[in-house]
Amino acid sequence: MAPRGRRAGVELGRAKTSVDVSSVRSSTASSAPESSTNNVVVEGPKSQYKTMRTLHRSRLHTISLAQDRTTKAPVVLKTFFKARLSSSARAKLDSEVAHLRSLCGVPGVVKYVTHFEDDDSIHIVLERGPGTTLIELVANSGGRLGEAALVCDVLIPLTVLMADLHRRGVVHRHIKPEHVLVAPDTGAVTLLDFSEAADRRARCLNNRAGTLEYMAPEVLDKPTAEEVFHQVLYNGMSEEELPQYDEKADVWSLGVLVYEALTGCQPFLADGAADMMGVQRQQLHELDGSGTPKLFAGRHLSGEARSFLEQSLQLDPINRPSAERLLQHPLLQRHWQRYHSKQVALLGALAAPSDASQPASSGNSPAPGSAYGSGPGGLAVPKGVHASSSSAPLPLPRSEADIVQSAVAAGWMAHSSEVGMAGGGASSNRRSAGGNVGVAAGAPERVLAAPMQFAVR
Ligand SMILES: Nc1ncnc2c1ncn2[C@@H]1O[C@H](COP(=O)(O)OP(=O)(O)OP(=O)(O)O)[C@@H](O)[C@H]1O
Repeated sequence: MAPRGRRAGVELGRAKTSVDVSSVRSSTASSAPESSTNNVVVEGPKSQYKTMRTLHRSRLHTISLAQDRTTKAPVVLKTFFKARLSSSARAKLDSEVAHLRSLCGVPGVVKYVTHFEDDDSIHIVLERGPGTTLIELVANSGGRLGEAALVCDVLIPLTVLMADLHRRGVVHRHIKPEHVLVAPDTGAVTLLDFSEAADRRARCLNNRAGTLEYMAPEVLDKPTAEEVFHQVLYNGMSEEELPQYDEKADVWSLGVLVYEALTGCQPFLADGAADMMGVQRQQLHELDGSGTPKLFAGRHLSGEARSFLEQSLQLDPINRPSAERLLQHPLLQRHWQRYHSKQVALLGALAAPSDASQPASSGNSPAPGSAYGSGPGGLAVPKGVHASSSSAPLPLPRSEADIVQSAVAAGWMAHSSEVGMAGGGASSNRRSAGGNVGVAAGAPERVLAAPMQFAVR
């Protein structure tokens, strides 16, 4: 258990975090070699990039803002010092590159440019993502974000992206505010740092990974990667024999992120994994004098926000909804109209003049939980149709048959007859919130109305 004083630290939380996150990171930097910030041109591919500013430095690597000398495009260089990489760190780096490459073009995933190696270092080049990290956005907004801004600018696009990754079998395992870039002006959300990402279809998720404060309970109690290695190598166990977890671990991290952005405080602070498990249980299950779980005591959260947090922070992953399911949560539904309006504006801005016959408000914009995913520029596209092969917005399905077909293809319903059965859930919720929230004729009114299981207290 964390000492009492430490737990009281939950109250202080991140609200006091300095705005300049990079300087905070630098202040904790180790004795890593100074990165080349003096723009010395060296031989080899590295010379293609002009280093501008160091963003982050650790013992193993440096992250710098740079510019492609030919295209002038801003990039981010992740430079790893080979001499300091253990074999497991090297394997992790290779895995990061593999994920970045395979997810290249997936909307919302930081864009991989290239990677190369010289005598001393391995470099990963990424496109510089738009906007600022969520932690900076929160700090620059007075220590917390309003619910509408958080849901529209961060939560909906991030949950859409998470659901997409999970459908592909990818679990990020490192969701936290420092790894989410947000550009409210364009609606873009970019997920960074795939160093802990894992493909469920290719390997067992059986090791502790991520950042303690955002780690789900079922991840906290797992052995470290080194311990797993030891078990397999020396104790002759197979990886499958070890207890595993799944993509619901990301959903927990999302809940922590939402709590932190709305309240300005981190919900769970502890000194180690064992301690953290006790803190999570205590914050969620122990009640204050008025019968409110400690986590919510003194917090001014809407019923929908509290319900979202209660769902995403379920200790048992079996009781935690999937990211796809969370898209139907009333918190997201409630703010759907604003998100939708932004998407319409973006569609309008992107529409070519020849497209004028199809006004952006023609109504086939997706709703949370609908048969759509996120497309180029954060725009919504039918699920199952991914934008990786195209840089232009994809056509949205027009007829209800198209919509139902997309939904069935995306696994939202086994059979189109279920569409009608589901009528009382999300759509009635949206009606009670003030009528049609902007999804016009032909839109997936009934598709998004899968049975709701979210109780808002
Ligand atoms: N492509 C990018 N575009 C813009 N900023 C970026 C990009 N990549 C990284 N950053 C910035 O650098 C910071 C560190 O990046 P990242 O988390 O990928 O590094 P890391 O060394 O793996 O961090 P850690 O291991 O401490 O989580 C981010 O929080 C962000 O501010």
